[in-house]
Amino acid sequence: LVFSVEHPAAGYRKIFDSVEELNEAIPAEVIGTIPSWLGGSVLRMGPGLFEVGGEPLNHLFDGQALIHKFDLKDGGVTYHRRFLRSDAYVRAMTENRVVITEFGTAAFPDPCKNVFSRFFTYFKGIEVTDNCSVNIYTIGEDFYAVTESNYITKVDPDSLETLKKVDLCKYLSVNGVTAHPHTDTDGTVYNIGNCFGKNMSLAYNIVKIPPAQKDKSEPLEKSKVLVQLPSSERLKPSYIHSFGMTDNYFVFVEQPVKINLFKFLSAWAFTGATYMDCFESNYSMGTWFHLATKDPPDYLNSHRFRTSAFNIFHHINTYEDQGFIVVDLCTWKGHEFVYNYLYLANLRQEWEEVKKAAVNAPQPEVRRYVLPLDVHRVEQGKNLVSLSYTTATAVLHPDGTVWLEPEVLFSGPRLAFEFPQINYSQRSGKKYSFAYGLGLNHFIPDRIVKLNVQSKETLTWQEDECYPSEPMFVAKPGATEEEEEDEGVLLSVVVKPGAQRPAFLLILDAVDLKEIARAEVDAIVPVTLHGMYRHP
Ligand SMILES: CCC[C@@H](CCO)COc1cccc([C@H](O)CCN)c1
Ligand SMILES: [Fe+2]
Repeated sequence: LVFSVEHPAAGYRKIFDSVEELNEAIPAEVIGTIPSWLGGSVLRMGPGLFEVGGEPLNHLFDGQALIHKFDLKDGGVTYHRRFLRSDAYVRAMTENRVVITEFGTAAFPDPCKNVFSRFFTYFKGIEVTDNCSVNIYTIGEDFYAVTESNYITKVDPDSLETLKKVDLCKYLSVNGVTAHPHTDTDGTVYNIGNCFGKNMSLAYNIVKIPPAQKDKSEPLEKSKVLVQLPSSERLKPSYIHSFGMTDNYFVFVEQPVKINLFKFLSAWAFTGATYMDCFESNYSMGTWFHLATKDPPDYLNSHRFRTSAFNIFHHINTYEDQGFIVVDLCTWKGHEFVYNYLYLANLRQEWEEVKKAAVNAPQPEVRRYVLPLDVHRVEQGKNLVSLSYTTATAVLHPDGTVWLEPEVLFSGPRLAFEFPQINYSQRSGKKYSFAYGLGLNHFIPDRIVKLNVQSKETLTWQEDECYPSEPMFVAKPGATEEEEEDEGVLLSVVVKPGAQRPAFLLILDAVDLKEIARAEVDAIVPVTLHGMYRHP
């Protein structure tokens, strides 16, 4: 039984309002007791400026990147935030207008230029955005704020200063990489990105960036493309947001939301084009699962897995078990691009309108798919999945494809379990029990959910007029046994617009989702997308 709360006061609108950065960290009021072992920093990225020079930025992913940091030390908490000094931000501030085209907002040519130079601006192609507002993660010992383009931005994790804009095209043949890399215990970073530049080799490249080097050299210098996966439709690669990785395999779920390269690679000749204008749905392919081995890196082109159409942004976890690969996903059923529902005008509506707008959107569902590794010499028409604990099926068809049906792990009407997190350091790529998610209620974040992926039991944290962020799991030191998987805390940045201190860092016990403490700040914190916990 899943119930949802109502938001008639529409307090959620405050998380989509511009804020100012801080000149130095401000103290938080701690209520409750911060666990003594919890010392370190919460680093999160999100949009923080939603209009420039009176022009609105239209989409959730257009706001100018703001880096947030909560420092936890000796039971006390401070909060700091600075705007990323991306080219997009600096030039917007300098020219007091949107200079760089963002995901859903087109920049217009410099009004001071003459008609000819403006005309040729279109044929130079747009300048790809470096508005790294989506996530922050480490490569070697360096911290990078990222979006999904080829630009990543090195930042100082203490002062939140912007250090250096890095173009991945210098090191890798990719047009961009996801904001959701996988990191091995040794610090090796794996990621996946579209490659549609050179010799039109239209495909998806899985890349590997080695860990910090003993000689302190730049790990990116030693990065390489591990394996290339073919695109189901040569000139229209799918949008990729994340991927799965087990001890020995990569899993790429190719969704029917496609990038129209004719539009994306054209010189954006038509005025006012944005990235959002380059997407289109494929109504015939359904959804494809691709498998590749990790070492040696090899694409398994005979493993042709197919299922019905859905949007996929976040993989929850992926693991191998008795000759099968278990793939847990946050899906949105249907072909239509879910990002169409994430325009700020949409998200800022009155509650009744928000609910109406979400009625026709793809419906969210947490699903488990199981891929049989042995697809040769097997009987057609028979369910190949023999794992005792799941009802997911895989059936070999005469054309050699394997049709997948999922087991539903969580489903609620317009109630998404999204922005999934696990005990990553101990359970990523391995059989696991718990996933933690941000509950979206008609796309509005209004609760934190713990899902037992084996029993399907859920626990929920919710408070009236509170709008939380993605929950981040931090393991309790020393809890390494399998049955201690959820020994630790969940951290979430919660906005409570009506309160005297309108935002707080919430610290929950990850076992029972009971509140341990909260650190309240006298500032509104705009929506954050993803982040990381930096151990001291
Ligand atoms: C046509 C889409 C291009 C792809 C990159 C190509 O590999 C996505 O490009 C952007 C551009 C701007 C902001 C973003 C955001 O990261 C989205 C939401 N996370 C993505
Ligand atoms: Fe994401």
